[in-house]
Amino acid sequence: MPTLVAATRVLLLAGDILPLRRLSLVSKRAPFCTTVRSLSQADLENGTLTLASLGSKSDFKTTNKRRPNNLVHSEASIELQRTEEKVVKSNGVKEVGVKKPLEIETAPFAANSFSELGLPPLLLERLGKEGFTDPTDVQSTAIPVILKNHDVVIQSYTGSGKTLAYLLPILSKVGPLKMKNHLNGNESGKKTDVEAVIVAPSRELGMQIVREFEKLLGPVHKKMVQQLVGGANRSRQEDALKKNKPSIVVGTPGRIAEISASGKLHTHSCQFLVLDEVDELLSFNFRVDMQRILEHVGRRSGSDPRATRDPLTSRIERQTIMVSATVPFSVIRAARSWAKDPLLVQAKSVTSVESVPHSEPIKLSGNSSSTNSSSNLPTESLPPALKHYYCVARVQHKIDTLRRCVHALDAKSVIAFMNHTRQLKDAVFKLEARGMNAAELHGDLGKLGRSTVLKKFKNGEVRVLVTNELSARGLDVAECDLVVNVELPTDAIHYAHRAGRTGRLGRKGTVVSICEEPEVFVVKKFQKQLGVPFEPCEFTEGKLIVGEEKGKSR
Ligand SMILES: Nc1ncnc2c1ncn2[C@@H]1O[C@H](COP(=O)(O)OP(=O)(O)OP(=O)(O)O)[C@@H](O)[C@H]1O
Repeated sequence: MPTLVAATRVLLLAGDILPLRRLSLVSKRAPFCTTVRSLSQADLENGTLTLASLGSKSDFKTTNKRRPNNLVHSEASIELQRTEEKVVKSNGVKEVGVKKPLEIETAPFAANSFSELGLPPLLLERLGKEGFTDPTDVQSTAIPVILKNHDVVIQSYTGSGKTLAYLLPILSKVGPLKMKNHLNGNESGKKTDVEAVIVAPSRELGMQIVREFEKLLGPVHKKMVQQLVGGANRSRQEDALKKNKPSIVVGTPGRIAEISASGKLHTHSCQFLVLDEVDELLSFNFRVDMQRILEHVGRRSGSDPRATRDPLTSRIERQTIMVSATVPFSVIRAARSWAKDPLLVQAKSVTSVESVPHSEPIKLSGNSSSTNSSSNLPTESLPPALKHYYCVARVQHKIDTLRRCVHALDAKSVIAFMNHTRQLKDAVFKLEARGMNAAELHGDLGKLGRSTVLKKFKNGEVRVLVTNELSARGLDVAECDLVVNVELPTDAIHYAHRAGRTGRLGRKGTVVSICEEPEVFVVKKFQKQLGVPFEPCEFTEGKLIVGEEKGKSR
């Protein structure tokens, strides 16, 4: 029988889950907008990195305009690029992406609306039509920096809107919605070259990014973007490249590298290279394909054009954008070699990647005691509204615990993670046998099977999606109100990405990790690394019972 300590609370979670609102309403609630205040002094003594310390003229603070007390959130620093805006011709190489100085006086951390961010009118119109009104914090910060041609690493918690943070500046310069006066690489380069390459580690994430592009491009122009994901028909993709001559391609590393090697994807004039979930793209599995992509997409900003492998090819200087909720030091190292003077963009701060100390990863924690010395900001990988619980159960009782957990929390849309594909079918069978609508999602299902299951989950036909690490990154299902780790993830980074499937864009969400007694120390380790409390809990008589000490079940 369950044993829980005193100070036990009984929570009827049904009423505790925020009713889902329309996105526009949610965005009104979220602390998205900030104002700029000039500061005169560097604050090196306190370990704060300032513009002065970077050899620049001033620094600034960001404040939340909508907060009544104008509470100062954070201090941000920007390394200024003093190169001038111009189109340079040298050795037959045309450069369109020359960095402009970042004018901090007008840096729109204060953006109340997308129109303040310097986006072109046609794009603003499309944003309005799709119901996007207020930019999120990370969008307010990243968009102007990217528009000024800086290479960036964008780090912000899951579900905070990082996709639009890079997609909007790209659409400002590429395709039919772009700024009128923007000179494209292709206008002087080869007509068949694509102008933006977006790389994502999974097919699902790739397709999701394509849908975001298509939404903004609208039905008339949606052929401007082409998916090049693995698992889909390659010759059809190649035909579409030939016929539609898309400006933007989004795909997985293997398929992009494959088509590029076959000579059917021309990327030498590419202006933008985006690496979404960059820390995952650094993994060993993608090494060879990523190498090809990095060598063939545009020219690394700042590199010697004569040093490219094919000196006869005109190469455009590319802008490199790296994105993830989790930025271990390996990403910082990669940014330093793949990008030119990259800036680390977080929700309310911009700092130089060069200033991130060696061996110090961007912390996962939102805990004030673990501030990040590189930016003086606690950085967060997890949405702030998430609640984290853990529950002890024997391995043979885990699926039953999952079922009781879903009932106790009255969760409507649940993602349950397990580590091995072969266990998923059995879990689904057990849940269905007890009358709970469930489906499995994993890589072995094939393209059609995967998209059918996802569609059913998104439209509510499936209540519990039982899946593996495949779904941990990027999957955006707004309605998901509960994530359950039926088996623990391998580390805190994997925990953060799994947990981030719920509580997206300011919504409430709950994460429950079901572990065996000897695994409790792992949960404690995650708690420490992530800087968020994990409360022990049990599910009894259809209720969530929360304790303050480790509980046992069954
Ligand atoms: N400004 C906005 N207003 C309303 N909705 C938005 C806004 N920006 C993004 N969204 C929506 O919020 C959801 C989450 O955005 P997105 O998937 O880009 O988050 P993310 O930070 O990339 O998350 P993850 O790290 O998990 O990939 C998406 O459905 C997106 O369409």
